[in-house]
Amino acid sequence: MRVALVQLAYDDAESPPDRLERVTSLVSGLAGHDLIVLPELWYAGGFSYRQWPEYAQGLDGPVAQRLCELAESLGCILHGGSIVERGPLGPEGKDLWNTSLVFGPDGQQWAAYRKIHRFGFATGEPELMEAGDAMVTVELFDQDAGDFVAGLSTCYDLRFPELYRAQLDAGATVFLIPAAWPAARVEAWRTLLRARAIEDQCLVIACNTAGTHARTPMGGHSAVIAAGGEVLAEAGTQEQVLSVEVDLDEIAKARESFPVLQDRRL
Ligand SMILES: NC(=O)CCC(=O)C(=O)O
Repeated sequence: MRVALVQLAYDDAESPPDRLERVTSLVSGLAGHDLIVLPELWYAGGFSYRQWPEYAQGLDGPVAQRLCELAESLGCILHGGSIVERGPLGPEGKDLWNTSLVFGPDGQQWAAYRKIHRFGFATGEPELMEAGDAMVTVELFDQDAGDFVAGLSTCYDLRFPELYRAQLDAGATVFLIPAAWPAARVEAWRTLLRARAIEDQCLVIACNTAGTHARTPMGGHSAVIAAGGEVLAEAGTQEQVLSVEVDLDEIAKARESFPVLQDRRL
């Protein structure tokens, strides 16, 4: 399976509509990939809290529609990163959610995941958004390996290993993780990606953001990590498309050759 991680760099000078056009042209140039992954909140801006309400939209809004069209025209699975979703009112009385979207080559939305762990402590996501309450896995297809299950999570979720253990128990062999993770803590990002791969013996495909927006330098270092913890590919700190061939059969081989998951005591 050929995977592309689109590690976007953006700053405050680029408007979200302009960014949508730029992403459209970047993704359109990635024909031949089976799975393309975008970062968290790339349209509204990961840390651009003040403009979230203005650029929030529904699951059938302009960003989602564009991503649908791209997935269909490229005939690929497109993980569109996440959007600021204007959705139903949640238990805290807010209607914004940080929602990751996956589209299939048929041009349909295959999965939506509302970020469970909100980042920002008293500000940012907890102040403006609701927290998702449902773990999401999605069945995907690879022409060589056949069907496989991917677990969806977003950025700060990475710090909560119990979510990934639950995805593993739901059959996941791959973790798809879009992020807007700052440079200040990028070593935690790199370490936790490897930890999640090693402890759950899953392939980790993680796409971060680059550039500086809202006075926050982003960390880059998008990566693909094998189920044994080997770093198969890692981006630098600038805008970059990381294109990687992955063999999903290696996941089962890693689990067979080092069957640590069989020693769990529940
Ligand atoms: N967008 C985020 O979730 C940022 C997470 C982060 O900065 C951290 O966990 O550290």
